[in-house]
Amino acid sequence: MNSLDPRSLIAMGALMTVLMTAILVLLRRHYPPHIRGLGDWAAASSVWLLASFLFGCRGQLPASWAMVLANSLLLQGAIFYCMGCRRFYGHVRQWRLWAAVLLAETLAFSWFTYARPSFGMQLVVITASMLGTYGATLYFLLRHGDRRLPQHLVELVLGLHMAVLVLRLVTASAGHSGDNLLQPSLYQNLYVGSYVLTVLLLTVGAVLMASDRLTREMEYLASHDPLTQALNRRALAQRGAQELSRSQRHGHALALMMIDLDHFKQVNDHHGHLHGDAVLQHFARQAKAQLRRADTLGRWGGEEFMVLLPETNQAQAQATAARIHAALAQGHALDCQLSIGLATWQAGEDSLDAMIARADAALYQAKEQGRNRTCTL
Ligand SMILES: Nc1nc2c(ncn2[C@@H]2O[C@H](COP(=O)(O)OP(=O)(O)OP(=O)(O)O)[C@@H](O)[C@H]2O)c(=O)[nH]1
Repeated sequence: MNSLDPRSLIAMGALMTVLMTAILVLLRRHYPPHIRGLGDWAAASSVWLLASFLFGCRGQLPASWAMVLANSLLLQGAIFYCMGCRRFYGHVRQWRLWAAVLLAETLAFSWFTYARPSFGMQLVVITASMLGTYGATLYFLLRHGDRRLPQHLVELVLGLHMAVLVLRLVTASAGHSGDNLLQPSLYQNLYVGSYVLTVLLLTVGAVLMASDRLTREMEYLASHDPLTQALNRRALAQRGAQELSRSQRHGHALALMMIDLDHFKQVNDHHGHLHGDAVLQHFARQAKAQLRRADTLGRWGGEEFMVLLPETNQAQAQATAARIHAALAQGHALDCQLSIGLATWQAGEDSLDAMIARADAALYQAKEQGRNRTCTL
């Protein structure tokens, strides 16, 4: 570790950062604009790239201003990264706060470069600023981030790098800071190596976070009805098959409802198609509110919906159906009457298609008996 040249580590990191910056810029161009934060993350990695270049050029450029600028850019990158995370989760960037942090760091670093030159104090200034910025990012992600793998990766990388920064502060105060950043030593190499890996993994984490969000959105669009946000028919059939096989495996009860809005054609004819759409949305909201988390509401087609009620017997399903009827009879302008056909799983050879056929037949009975009721088969 001692024999590693910090300049080579920085050059290696810079090369990887170029690639990651290009990927982030491409994602920004091609991802839907509502996936925010990509611009800030791309800015973070471009600024880190520039900082790496300046660090690597030490000796070729006037040392003092190159170091002041390089360290400011390093902090600016961390600030952009934090802003990217905030934007990604729909929060404001907090420009003023971060501009003040950057200004304070630049002034303090310049002071220990020009007025009272001290490499140890420069190191304390930049390390404490980075620690604060990464700490704020980690705190934000822990409070507002999704509990998903890409976020956990970013949190882990931030946490580990913060540990290295604390170690750096401790070793600096114990007088192990050396004379400059490029002087090979165990502590310097540990810090530089950690910096290179952190920059790379944070950008990888940002790419993963954005693509995970896009994948989830695509999955949602492919499985949900855009009007009512209920599951669509394909996803409903899949969920039904899963629930049925769970019932077959464990012998759990399973109930299935077919719900059809009564005289819906008249709603459209009298009030217009848009009003009809609003009635469908209102129905889906009200019906969902009567269900448990484990239950599933889906749009089977047109004004017909299906509800899957795992671990629910006939009496419990009838009580749920009664609640749905009641929720849509409150006198709201979009309320409607419904007919519900109910079927429960019969242990043995019962299949989803057979249950749907029974629920359909029960629904037909409900319509025949005058609508606005639940029938069971
Ligand atoms: N507004 C709106 N109407 C829809 C939608 N999907 C289907 N419909 C309408 O739903 C109506 C269904 O009419 P019918 O099948 O005759 O059923 P109904 O009038 O509810 O009569 P019953 O079921 O016998 O009580 C049709 O007029 C469809 O155009 C939709 O997404 N939005």
